[in-house]
Amino acid sequence: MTNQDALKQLVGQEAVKFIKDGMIVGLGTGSTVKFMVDALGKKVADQHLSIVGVPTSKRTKEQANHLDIPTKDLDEVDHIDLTIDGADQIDKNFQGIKGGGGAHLWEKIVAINSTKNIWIVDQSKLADQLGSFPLPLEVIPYGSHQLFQRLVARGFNPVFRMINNQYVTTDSNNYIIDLHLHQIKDPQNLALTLDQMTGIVEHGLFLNIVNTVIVGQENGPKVLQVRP
Ligand SMILES: O=C[C@H](O)[C@H](O)[C@H](O)COP(=O)(O)O
Repeated sequence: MTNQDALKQLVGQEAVKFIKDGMIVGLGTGSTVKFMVDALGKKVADQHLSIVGVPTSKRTKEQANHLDIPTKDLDEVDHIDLTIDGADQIDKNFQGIKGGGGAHLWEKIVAINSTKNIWIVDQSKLADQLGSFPLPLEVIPYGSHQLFQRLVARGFNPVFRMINNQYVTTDSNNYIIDLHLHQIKDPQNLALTLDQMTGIVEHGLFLNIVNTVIVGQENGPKVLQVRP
């Protein structure tokens, strides 16, 4: 296991300490969350916990089911106590970029329906300012090349996300366009602009969402309380 993976595993294990018997828990997506779901599967089995997971992607649902963690879809629950998710970049004001794995649409819907949100990251994800990580947009395939040109015209440096010359598609069968912005001086203003562009289903700016960040560091996980 790489050193970075070891840090991800430690934050994943730390995060499941926040999960108590009876909770409905949003399960994020990504390589860090994968370690958390592994730890949760073990906790559920060892402590005979009665919890329900609400997965934010098909791959997380598959992993949870494989580990015998009961899951429900978002519309089958009446609340979510806590969601634990990863992040691609977090700035000094605890605003985040998500969607490096293309899951930010479902993740954001689950996050805004959760009483509390915890992000688990290794220390490489912390930055003064957002933007060195490309900002993902989930876009409707229909007319996406026209949208792309509008993004070019705004100087947003868009790139369709492709693998082996094929468009990457999300769990909702949409495309991803990554904006190579390098720096985002005003995340709120950019979010408003993107919210208003027809064809963008959701962008990866997660603003004023996280309550607690758990950072994996060499000397152990650090828990940062951001907002109540
Ligand atoms: O779309 C993916 C999600 O937003 C992930 O939470 C994010 O990309 C972080 O993933 P990882 O833990 O693999 O760096």
